[in-house]
Amino acid sequence: MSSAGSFAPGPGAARGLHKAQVPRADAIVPRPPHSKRDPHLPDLRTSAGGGDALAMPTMAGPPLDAKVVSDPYPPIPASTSASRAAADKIGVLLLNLGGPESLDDVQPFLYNLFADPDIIRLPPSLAFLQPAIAGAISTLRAPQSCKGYSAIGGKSPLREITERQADVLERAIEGKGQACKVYVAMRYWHPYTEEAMEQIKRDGISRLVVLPLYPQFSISTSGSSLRLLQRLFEGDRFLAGLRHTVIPSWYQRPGYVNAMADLVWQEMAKFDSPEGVEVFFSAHGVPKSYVELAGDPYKEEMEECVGLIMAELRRRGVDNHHTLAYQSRVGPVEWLRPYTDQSIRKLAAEGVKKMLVVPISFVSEHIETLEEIDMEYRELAESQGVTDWRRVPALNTNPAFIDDLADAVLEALPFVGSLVGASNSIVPIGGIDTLLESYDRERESLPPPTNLMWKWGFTQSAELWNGRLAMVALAMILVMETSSGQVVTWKLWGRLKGWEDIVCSRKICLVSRLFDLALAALRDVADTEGASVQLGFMETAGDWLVVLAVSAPRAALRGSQPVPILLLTPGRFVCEGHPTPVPKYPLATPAMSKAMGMSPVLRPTKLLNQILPNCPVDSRRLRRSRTLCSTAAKSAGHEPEPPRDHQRPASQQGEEDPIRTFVIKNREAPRLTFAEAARTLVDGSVTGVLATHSSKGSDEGFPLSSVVEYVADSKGRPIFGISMLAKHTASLYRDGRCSLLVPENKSIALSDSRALLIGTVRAYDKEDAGDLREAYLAKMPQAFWVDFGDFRWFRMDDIVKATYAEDVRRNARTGKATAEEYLAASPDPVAQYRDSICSDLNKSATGGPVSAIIAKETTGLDVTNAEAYRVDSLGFDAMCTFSGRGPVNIRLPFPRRATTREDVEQMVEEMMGDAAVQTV
Ligand SMILES: C=CC1=C(C)c2cc3[nH]c(cc4nc(cc5[nH]c(cc1n2)c(C)c5CCC(=O)O)C(CCC(=O)O)=C4C)c(C)c3C=C
Ligand SMILES: [Fe+2]
Repeated sequence: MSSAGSFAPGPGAARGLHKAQVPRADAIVPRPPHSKRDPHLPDLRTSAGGGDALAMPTMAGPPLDAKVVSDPYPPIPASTSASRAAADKIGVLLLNLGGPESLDDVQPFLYNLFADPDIIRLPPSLAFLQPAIAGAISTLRAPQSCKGYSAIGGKSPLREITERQADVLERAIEGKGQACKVYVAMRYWHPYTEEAMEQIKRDGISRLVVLPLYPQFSISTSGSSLRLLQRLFEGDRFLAGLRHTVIPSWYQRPGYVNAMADLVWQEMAKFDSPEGVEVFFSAHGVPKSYVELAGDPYKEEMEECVGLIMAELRRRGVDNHHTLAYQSRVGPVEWLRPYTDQSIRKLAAEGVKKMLVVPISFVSEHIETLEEIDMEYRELAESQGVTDWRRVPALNTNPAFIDDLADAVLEALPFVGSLVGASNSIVPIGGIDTLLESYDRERESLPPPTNLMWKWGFTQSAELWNGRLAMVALAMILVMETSSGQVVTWKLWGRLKGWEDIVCSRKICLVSRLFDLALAALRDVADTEGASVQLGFMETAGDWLVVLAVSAPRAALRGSQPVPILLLTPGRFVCEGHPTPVPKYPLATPAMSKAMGMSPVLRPTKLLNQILPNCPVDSRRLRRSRTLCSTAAKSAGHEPEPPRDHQRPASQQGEEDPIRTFVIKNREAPRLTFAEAARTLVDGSVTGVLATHSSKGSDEGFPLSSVVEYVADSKGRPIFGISMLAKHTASLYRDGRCSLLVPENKSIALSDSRALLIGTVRAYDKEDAGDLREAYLAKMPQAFWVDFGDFRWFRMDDIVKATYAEDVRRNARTGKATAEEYLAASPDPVAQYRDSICSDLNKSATGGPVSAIIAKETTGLDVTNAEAYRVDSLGFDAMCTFSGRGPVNIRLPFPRRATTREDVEQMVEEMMGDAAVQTV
């Protein structure tokens, strides 16, 4: 494990500094040198003693497996590790919270925590108050926190444990044949993230896997650290070019689930009898608004995690009742419920006498296990009549757990620097910036201060200037919020944006990750003749399952069978009436894993059998799933390529990657506005899905969707000629509020572009509907039925908003337009020629397909192939391969706006440069 040496923080560092170190909010003061790992701690590499040497007061955890101590890992084969390490220096960055190392550190540590905009979220207009608010709250809270830290020895054990975790993880990864260095990056105390990044630079790391030590993702933990990393990466040339990938959460990994189940199982055995023992999961809470307003997936992931551990325990015969509750609430706002203390009271009142507490949101012992659970909650439980109280130890350096983390890192390595993440898409693979950018897409302002960690009271310190300032600001916000019963600030300072996208973008991330995986696999096979990638999905009630199948002739996969790669997304997959919780992680067969240089740890057949016991999934079944995209590897121009490790010449490593730089910059290339794009789509189609409010029957009031035909009038307002016999017509008479979804293709697929108009329709009497009828029949002359007696006319006269989502699979941009913007926009004049122009662009010319020639001319990069798939008056989109890397979605803008097809043809010729002359 490496620790950072002396540190000169970059521009992003100021926010992380505690008050004592920051005389002014904008000043940047060098941090004290980061001390190396405590030399008094037993070194696992040499110690023969074993055991988790950090003697926690109540830790009954299993001793560190002797395997780890006595070098369980085989020697590193020279052909793999050594040669790879020579070409590439691999780093692993462990993200964690950090904790005070003495009682004097408590207030500055709290200051750093509350100065974090992902912990106290202020709107931009109040951001200047953050240091003052952090100062006030940390001062108010410090005495209470000091009591807690005093009770566990006057300091937090987090640093020691995390550094030991880093040590054994580094060892475990090396034991699996991959040389690497593991770094610790704390968010609020030493070794600070900035220090770790400085060390990474000094060590010349070229590929980095970022691994938060939080099993479940939360905006307030992993999200906050990633945001800090983003700032550091932005402000530093070396870091900006560092190839990296992030493992956002890993609670669903079988290795982790099993390790947790082992701990519970071992602790359960210590009760006289397991009968009547309540398995009580206690997670660190977050304010409810994080989940409900800001889309934090924390609660969902926590519940899924508990479900997986309980399922594993049941398999082992432990069938006890369990509860999940949330602890460590701070401040007056509502946090996730049920609260741990209330649940303890309730269970005790119901007669529960034996409780086994499982701390679940964190993997190390810390103040909240050692003090809050072991002391406060224990006392509470016993006062309520619980007679047998035990706690499961934290995982710390549990060998099975560390081994699984090592596998997670190795599995992530193929994605390091993946170009998919750097593409134009909102897919957050591979890079912190792209990951966070996708969360923040369209974000207009920071989320509101829905949580204020504030304790009411006038203390001496509150008389300080900054304290007074903070008090005033907090009081104002609180009064507004309590008097209205709502999150007033949210209304005042802008709509909540940003984090709520997280769930959606994470799903898209996973889909795309799979796609990349499959392409990587294809690249690695010697002969891709006839190979194809299929990305399919099956939808079940509200949830979805993404299936990715790679099929190839036997020989192509180096002797292995054609293999599927599967991704089962979160939620429940209902298959042949067997609802089963599913984990979410890409699964690969051992053969495929090997072909991709991944460790063959996940065994899909085993997992799938668990998941879908009565529904075996094989490649035939996968192919039968609805296919969204099918890419023939040959036609997509995938030449067999050198393995990823050799993609960039060594001389370039650590330097700026021109392809990546281009792809990032290319995101700003001109495109149609969302209003124009929506308007174009609505204008170019006559079929959509109309959602109304059902007006009668047992489904009264429920949303009712129907496929309808419509025609857009000259302003883009949809006109409907619909029969009185249809249920949606009655519904519209009762309540004109509706929405119309217009998909790009008639057979709607999840990946398709689509526009959505939301508004209120007006019913027109036949006599007044002359213009509507005329406009309708002008576009749909065959629709003679609109003159039947039961037909009525409606038009969406009052449009509230229009949204547009573009090609979720490749380009993946989404956004909305106001009614005014939508009505003022014009349909794109080139749209109607889109398919034929694309086909022209993909035709071969001397020197390759036209689009590839243009891509080469325009980017100046080594373009090996490009395939145009969308065109409008401002340019065209293509999937492009650079020196065998990619394919990446890029935008190739025209020199001027086209108004006709001829314009486009002329500009295409111009863009081809000399190649056009040769072709002609
Ligand atoms: C997954 C774990 C954690 C989440 C989620 C989380 C959110 C969160 N925390 C606070 C406020 C405080 N947290 C404090 C300590 C602390 N928090 C976590 C983990 C999560 N926090 C850990 C592991 C620790 C302990 C560190 C240690 O020193 O051992 C503290 C300081 C301790 C205290 O005074 O109680 C505060 C304050 C908020 C507001 C929040 C979500 C918005
Ligand atoms: Fe916390």
